[in-house]
Amino acid sequence: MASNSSPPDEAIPVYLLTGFLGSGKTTLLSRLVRSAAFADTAVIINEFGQVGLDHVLVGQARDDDVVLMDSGCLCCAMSTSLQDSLETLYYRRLRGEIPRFARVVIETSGLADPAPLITTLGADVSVARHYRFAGAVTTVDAVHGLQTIDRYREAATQVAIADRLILTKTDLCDTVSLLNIQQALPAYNPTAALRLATLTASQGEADFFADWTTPSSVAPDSAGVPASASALRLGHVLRYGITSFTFHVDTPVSWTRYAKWVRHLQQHGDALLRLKAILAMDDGEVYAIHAVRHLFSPPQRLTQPIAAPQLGAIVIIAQDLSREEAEAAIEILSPS
Ligand SMILES: Nc1nc2c(ncn2[C@@H]2O[C@H](COP(=O)(O)OP(=O)(O)OP(=O)(O)O)[C@@H](O)[C@H]2O)c(=O)[nH]1
Repeated sequence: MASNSSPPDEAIPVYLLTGFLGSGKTTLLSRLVRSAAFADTAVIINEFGQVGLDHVLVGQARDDDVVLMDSGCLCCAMSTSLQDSLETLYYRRLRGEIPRFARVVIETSGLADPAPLITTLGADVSVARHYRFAGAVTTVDAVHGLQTIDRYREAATQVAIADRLILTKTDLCDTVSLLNIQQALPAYNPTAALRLATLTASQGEADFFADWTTPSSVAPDSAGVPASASALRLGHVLRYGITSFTFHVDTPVSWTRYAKWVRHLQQHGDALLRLKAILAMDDGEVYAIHAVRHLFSPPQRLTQPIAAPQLGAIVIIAQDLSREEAEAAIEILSPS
C-alpha cells in the first residue's frame, strides 16, 4: 500500500509467519489450525520452489485445494503466486464456497526474506483491494536462535523485520539460557514485542496474530528509546550491516514534511528493513507509523494517551544505511 492510499476498512488482515529453518513455524501453526481460537482463520503455506511438506505437517493431506479443518480453520498450500492465492480465497469466500474467514496467516519458507511478500501485500493493487498487511511474526528457536542469527543473514533479516518475536522450544531450554536469549533479542530488533510460545493451542497463541494497535505494541520498547528529548542515538551495529537507530522528535510534524520524509526514505527502501514510529502531527493527533522496506502503511491514528519516551520515537532498522544517511532523513522530518 502506498503512503497516500488507504486500504478499505473491511480489508482482511494478513499476518506473515516467518522464522528460520526449523524454528518451529509449522509446529506452532499445526497447534493453532486445530484450535477453536483459529476458527476464523485461513492459513496459506508458502512452499514455492520447494518440495511441499509443510501443508502436510500442518495437517492438510492434499496440496491442491483449500481444506476446512474440524476447528473451522482453512488451510491451503500456495501453489501459484501470493496474489493468485489471496484472490482465489477472497472470491471463494464471497461466493460462499468457503467460510467467511476474518484473517489470513501466511507461513513463509524458512529461508525466505519476508520483505518481498510484505511489499506484494501492500503494493499489489488487486491484493490491497481486499487485504491489508497486519504484521510479521517471527519464530526464534530458544536453544539455537542466537547462534542462527549470528550465522545466517536470512535469520537476522527475519528477526529484524518482525513486529512480534515468538520464542519456541522453551521446553528444551534451561532458565538461565532462556533469560539470556530474552535479554539478547532486543539488540537485534528493539521494537518487536517478545512472547513465549505456550506449547498449547490457546487464545494467547492465536493472539500472536491479532491486531497490534495498542501503544505498547506499536511503540518501540522503552529500553531502546532515549529518555532525553531530541536525543539521537546510534543503536547497535549488528552483523551483516544491519543497524538499528533510535531517534526522538519533540515537536509536532506537518503532513507536508511527513510526505517528503516518506519519499526520501523510500529512495533508501532497499536499505530500510523496518521502521516504527509514534508521531504527534500538527493536526493535533498522534499516529503510529509502520514501514517495511519501501512500503509505508497508512498512518494509524491512535486514540489512547501516549507520553514520552514512546511519543515522538522513531526506530529504524536498516541494512547498509550509514548514520549520516539516517540523520539526514530525520532532519527532513524535524529540522534542528
Ligand atoms: N521440544 C520442542 N520441539 C519443537 C518445538 N517447536 C518445534 N519443535 C521441533 O523442531 C523441529 C522443527 O520444527 P518445525 O515446526 O518443522 O519448524 P519450521 O520452522 O516449520 O521449519 P522449516 O519448515 O524448515 O522452515 C521439529 O522436529 C519440531 O517437532 C517446541 O516448542 N519444543
